[in-house]
Amino acid sequence: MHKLVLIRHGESTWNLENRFTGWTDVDLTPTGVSQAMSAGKLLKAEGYEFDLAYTSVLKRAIHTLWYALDEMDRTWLPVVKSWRLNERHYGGLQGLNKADMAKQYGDEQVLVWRRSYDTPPPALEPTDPRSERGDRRYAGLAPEQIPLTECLKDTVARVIPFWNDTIAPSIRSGQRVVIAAHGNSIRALVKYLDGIADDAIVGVNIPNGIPLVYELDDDLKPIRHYYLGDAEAAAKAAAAVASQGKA
Ligand SMILES: O=C(O)[C@@H](CO)OP(=O)(O)O
Repeated sequence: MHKLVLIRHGESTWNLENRFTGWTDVDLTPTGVSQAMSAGKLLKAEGYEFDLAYTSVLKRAIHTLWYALDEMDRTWLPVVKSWRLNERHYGGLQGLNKADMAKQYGDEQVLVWRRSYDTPPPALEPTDPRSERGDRRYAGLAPEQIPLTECLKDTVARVIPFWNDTIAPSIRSGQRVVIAAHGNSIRALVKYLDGIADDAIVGVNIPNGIPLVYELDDDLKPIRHYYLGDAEAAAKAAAAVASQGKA
C-alpha cells in the first residue's frame, strides 16, 4: 500500500480578496502561512515521512510546501516543480472578484465557469498584459502550450500525463510522495484517481492547507482517502470554497 499526500496551498492574497487567480503568481497571507505550518505539524504528529515532493511553479504552492516541510524538518527533501501542477488557467476572469462576477452574470454562470468540466471561462487575448506568454518561467514551452484559458478538462489533459510519466513511477518505485498544488489541479488528479464522472466533479471542492491522504494499492488505485485532522472542519472549509462564487 502506498500513501500519497495532496495539499492545496494555504490561503493566498487573492483567496482573501475573493479574486479569480489561475496562473497569477500571488503569495500566501499570514493565515495561509499558518495553515501550511499546521499541515506540516499534523503530518509530523501523525508520523508521515516523505522522500520526494512535487509542486507547481507558483509561489503560493511552493511556499506552502516549504512551510509544511520546515515544520517536519524536511526542507532538504528533493522538490520537483512543474507548470503541469499549476492552478487551472482562469482566462479573462483572472484578477476579477468572484462575488462581483456573480452579481453581474449570476451565480449559475459563475458556477459554470468555476466548476463545469468542459466550459472554459472567456479566453485572454495573447497580448493581454495578464497573459503569461512572456514569462521566463515558461520559456521551455511552445507559446501555444501556455493557456489563455482552461476548463477542468484541459487541466486534466496536462496534469495526468505528468502523473503517469513522472509522479506515478516515483510512487511505484517506493518513494513516499507529497504534492503541494492548487484547488483545480488537485481536483483534476482526484477526478482521475477516483474515476469521478464529469457532472459529479462539479460538487468537489478542496480546502486550503489541509493534507488529503490517498491510500493506493499496488496498481495505484485508491483504496480510500481522507483529510488529516478534524474531518468536520475540512468539510466546512470545502463548503466555504464552494460558496466563494455566490453574489
Ligand atoms: O481562483 C482560482 O484560481 C481558484 C482557486 O483559488 O478558484 P476557484 O475555487 O474559484 O476555482
